[in-house]
Amino acid sequence: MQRIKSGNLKVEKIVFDLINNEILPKTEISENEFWKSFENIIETLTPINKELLKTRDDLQKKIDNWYKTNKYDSTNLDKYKNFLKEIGYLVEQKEDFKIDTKNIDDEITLQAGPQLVVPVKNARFALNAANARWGSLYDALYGTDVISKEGDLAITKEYNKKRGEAVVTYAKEFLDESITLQKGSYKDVIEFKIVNNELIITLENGETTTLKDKEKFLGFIGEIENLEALIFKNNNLHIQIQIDKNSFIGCLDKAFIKDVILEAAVTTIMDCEDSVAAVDAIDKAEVYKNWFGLMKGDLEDSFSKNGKTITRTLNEDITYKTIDGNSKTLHGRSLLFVRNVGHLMTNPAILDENDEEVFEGIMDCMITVLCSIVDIKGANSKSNSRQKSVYIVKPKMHGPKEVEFTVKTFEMVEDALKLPRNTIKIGIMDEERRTTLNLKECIRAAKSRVVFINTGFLDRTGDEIHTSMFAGAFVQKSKMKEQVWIKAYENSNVDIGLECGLQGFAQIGKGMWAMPDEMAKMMVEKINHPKSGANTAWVPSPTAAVLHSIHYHKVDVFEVQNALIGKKRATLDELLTLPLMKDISILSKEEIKKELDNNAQTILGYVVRWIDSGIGCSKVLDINNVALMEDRATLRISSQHLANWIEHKVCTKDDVMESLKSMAKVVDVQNASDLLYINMAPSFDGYAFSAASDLIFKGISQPSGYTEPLLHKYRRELKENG
Ligand SMILES: CC(=O)SCCNC(=O)CCNC(=O)[C@H](O)C(C)(C)COP(=O)(O)OP(=O)(O)OC[C@H]1O[C@@H](n2cnc3c(N)ncnc32)[C@H](O)[C@@H]1OP(=O)(O)O
Ligand SMILES: O=CC(=O)O
Ligand SMILES: [Mg+2]
Repeated sequence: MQRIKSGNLKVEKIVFDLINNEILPKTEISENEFWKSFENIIETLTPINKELLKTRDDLQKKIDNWYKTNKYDSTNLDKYKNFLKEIGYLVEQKEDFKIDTKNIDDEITLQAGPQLVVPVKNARFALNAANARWGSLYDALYGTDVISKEGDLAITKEYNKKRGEAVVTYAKEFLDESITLQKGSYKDVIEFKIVNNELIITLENGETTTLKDKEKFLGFIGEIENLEALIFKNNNLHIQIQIDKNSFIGCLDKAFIKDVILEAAVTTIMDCEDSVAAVDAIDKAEVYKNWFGLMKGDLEDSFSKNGKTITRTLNEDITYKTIDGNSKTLHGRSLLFVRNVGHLMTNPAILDENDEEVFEGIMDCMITVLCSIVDIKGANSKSNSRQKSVYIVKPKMHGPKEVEFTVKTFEMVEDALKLPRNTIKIGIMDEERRTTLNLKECIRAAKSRVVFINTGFLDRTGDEIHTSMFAGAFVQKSKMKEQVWIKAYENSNVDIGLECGLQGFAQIGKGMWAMPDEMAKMMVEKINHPKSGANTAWVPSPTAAVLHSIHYHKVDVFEVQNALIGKKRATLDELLTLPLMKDISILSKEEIKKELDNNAQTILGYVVRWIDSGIGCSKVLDINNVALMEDRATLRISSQHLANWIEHKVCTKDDVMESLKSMAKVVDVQNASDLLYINMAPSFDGYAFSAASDLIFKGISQPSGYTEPLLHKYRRELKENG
């Protein structure tokens, strides 16, 4: 690879050319200005970034030492709390305040709904995600287990009419509940008409009716004599009933309903972080190019599916007519955030004056914001933010000082790119223990920029284990969600968000549904997110977004929040109650083996695709054959968990190695249909197997228990050595 020298920076050509030849021409910033200011930013911020990482290490050492020399007692936490205060892990909580973020899009301030996450390195998926603002309820129900797949409802090669009927019944019951009729049910409707500026609905028995709440009907697409779609709004989310008597589904329906389209992924996070494997300049260029294409509005990707070549582009906005004859537009795409990486990693795409790799988080910020200028200026065909804001999600920050650092980075980038102050907004991931415990001060540090806080339950669990590695043996992974600290963490995030005035300004979000194929289960469990006062929650796919949006029709989150304001539901003691096993001897040999095998299988299943194929997020079967979404955060949990059990002698290193070897064979078999797949067994000496082993056996010494340093190391070695 060729490096270009720009001032003191040495930039890989692929990134240099992308910026100079493609991105900068869409801005009013010259090459000279850009690279000069970038160099200044790197020079100024690198030492601060290093210092913050040193603080993480110093604190961790002190905590490790405390656990080794003191008995942690969850029934008397005074000594422990004093210690955490003394070392600055717990900071003083100052006076009350409210955030004052401005220029925020309605999707954040007014709408409660699903938030989709997608690896931005994958253009096909990224485009699909951006378009997932609107999704077919019929498709989401037909293709998933929300409708039983048993017996005569099975998904068959040809369209299963019985299954189709069950889908339509489900959808019409949903309509009955959310845009209720004055009389009857959508199941009885035979015709929709607009008469004298009113929606008139004819039922099978000849009676006519309309909506109970007439305000919920907004307008239509098509002509009054030939309605193509009816547009409704419930709890600020739109619903379209599409009508087409000539369509395959429409002609089977009494009222010729072809589909019910739901406003689904109201916002989407384009992820540069944990779902992405980007270890060098080539990878980073791909990531940035896709984000730039999304901001320019012209990203496209061609691929073959079911024997056909498909070219995917961004959807257009939706135009409809109101009943009084005006034309209105609904945004056609999800409002996009971009998740930059955190403060830890560096990347060889750019070297600084000391020939050191620059911090990737700083590079991400400068380049992703540069890519967004075309949107801020409105110089794109399909816009993202109509408020001229750039939405950056910042993961894995440890406490208020690290948030302050992000804000300083944003300020320098705004100055360099000539953007008004506070153009760059921040989504603060509450996913490290030091952030949870000091959340109010973290929000204060970004009070004019915050547009979301969100519980990243997966990383947070990893950090829970790593931080208190030496306190004792942690409970099994499957027991983690029942623990005192998690409930306290989830509740306190919402309470503090409300206390700091996020309602109506920013999202209070909940974590990922990590079982992409278990949609029936999601429909039962994930309604708890809006019920807990969260106005958004993560979903892994467009289908999950459509289904999860139903929850926001059922629950008016803003009402829930109003009832919660002023209530404090979690104490510091609860947050500090570690999920430790009371007595490791109660675990049987079989239970231990099952836990080891399960962890080993998911680690290997994920790592082998990461290292060998550069795939950062995968669906991996667990030991019960449930397909789980695995990314770096779930890997952090599994590897830290095994490291902890070895440390506390729940098992030995040999037990874990035995598990890894036997599970490697299982994973090899699972991947047998992939012609490019390289088996891990029987030699167990490939890059992937070594990475998986290191993640566990060197887990304690990994910074904050993160997996990315080792994943990057092995992936780069593999790339370099072919
Ligand atoms: C802890 C955290 O940080 S969580 C956040 C990070 N995690 C994520 O971002 C998860 C995002 N989800 C994904 O990457 C994927 O859904 C996976 C890896 C879990 C599963 O991927 P696959 O096995 O390929 O899924 P599957 O075969 O069921 O579906 C593929 C189809 O769904 C679409 N799809 C799946 N997930 C997504 C998504 N997140 N966004 C957009 N489209 C998606 C694909 O575009 C594809 O459709 P297409 O053929 O029309 O292009
Ligand atoms: O980033 C999300 C998480 O759960 O971790
Ligand atoms: Mg995370």
